[in-house]
Amino acid sequence: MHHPADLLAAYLPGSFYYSSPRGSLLADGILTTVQAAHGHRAAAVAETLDSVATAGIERPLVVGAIGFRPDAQTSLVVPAVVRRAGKPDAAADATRSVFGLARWSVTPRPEPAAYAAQVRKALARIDAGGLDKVVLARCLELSADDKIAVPDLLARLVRADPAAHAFAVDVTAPGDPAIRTLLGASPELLVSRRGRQVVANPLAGSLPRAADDAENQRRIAALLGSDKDRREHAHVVHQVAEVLGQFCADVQVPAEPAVVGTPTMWHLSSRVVGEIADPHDPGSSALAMAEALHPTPAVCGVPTVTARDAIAELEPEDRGYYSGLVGWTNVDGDGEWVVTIRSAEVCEREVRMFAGAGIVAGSDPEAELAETSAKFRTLLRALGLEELT
Ligand SMILES: C=C(O[C@@H]1C=C(C(=O)O)C=C[C@H]1O)C(=O)O
Repeated sequence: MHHPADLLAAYLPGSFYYSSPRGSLLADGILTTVQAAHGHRAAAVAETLDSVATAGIERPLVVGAIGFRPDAQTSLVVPAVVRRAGKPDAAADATRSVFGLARWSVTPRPEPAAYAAQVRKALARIDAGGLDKVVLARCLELSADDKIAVPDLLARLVRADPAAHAFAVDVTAPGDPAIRTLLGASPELLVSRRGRQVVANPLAGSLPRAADDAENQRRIAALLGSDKDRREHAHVVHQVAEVLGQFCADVQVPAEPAVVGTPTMWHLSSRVVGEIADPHDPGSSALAMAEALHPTPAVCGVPTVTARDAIAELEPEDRGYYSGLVGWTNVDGDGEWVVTIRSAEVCEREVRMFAGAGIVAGSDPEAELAETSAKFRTLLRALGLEELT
């Protein structure tokens, strides 16, 4: 076992880093890459892990990320070397920051006013019937005058919120001029599996965190009492419980949502737990459940296909890996996958980040715009650019 701060310090672009309250993991080198189409990935991963284990590799696992759309890019590999450590602690590593030296240009896509207009269009569709919820995202493209120090950015994300699921994944695609890294600090557990024990923790229904305690108490109460946010949340919990019911003998959903906080946001949260019916069935691996759950209405909508079509039409930018999934799965089918939010893709001097908000009947376009701005703060703060929001 290594020290969590040492794993973080050893991270270099090209590696895979993942940390959560369950522990941290640094994976280097590639034994093999898994390529498979949507719907076949979990089976291909299980097959690859079996053959790698048969070849004598101990405790093999697959790490990586899958994009939002069914035809999106994936990055799934069996790494050559895996180092593990406990959960990261907040103060252990003092990291230098070089971001203050870089100057930036920022391009919002679309412009904030155009995003609010898209929310109004989405509301008109919801009003017309056939669509109950859709999550609309917007994008910030940032360009620095110097290369971005990805290890520093990752360290700042981890330090800012050790309770988050922090990640850095090599997602270099043909045509990229250099290594492209997906990194972020997601608050949302899509699904984890350990033996029979399955946990999902959908979030939906949000308010920005404020500076003072009294205002935060007011916001927590407002979220819990908001009919609009409760409906937004219920859509996700309902679908997550239904999908897990296909894998689990017993699924338990809390009667009431709780509120969880990140350094930038408050979210309605439900911890859904289940017992896997047959842990030896390769069709019940953590990745199989993650693929069946994705995309939940936390990032897409209800009904799923109608919402996905609305997103393709209303959002000007392709989401890439944003609102997909990132994590790991091992040869026993255990693993942990989180929703790729509060994330960015970084390549040399360029950063591309997305943030979205769930739209249901009763949503206010200006409030949804403000919510996306607040969600950008996770990455902007880590870049030293908080004043942009
Ligand atoms: C879509 C994002 O977040 C998701 C949407 C939420 C909402 O609409 O309230 C809350 C948490 C996430 O499930 C994002 O951060 O970009």
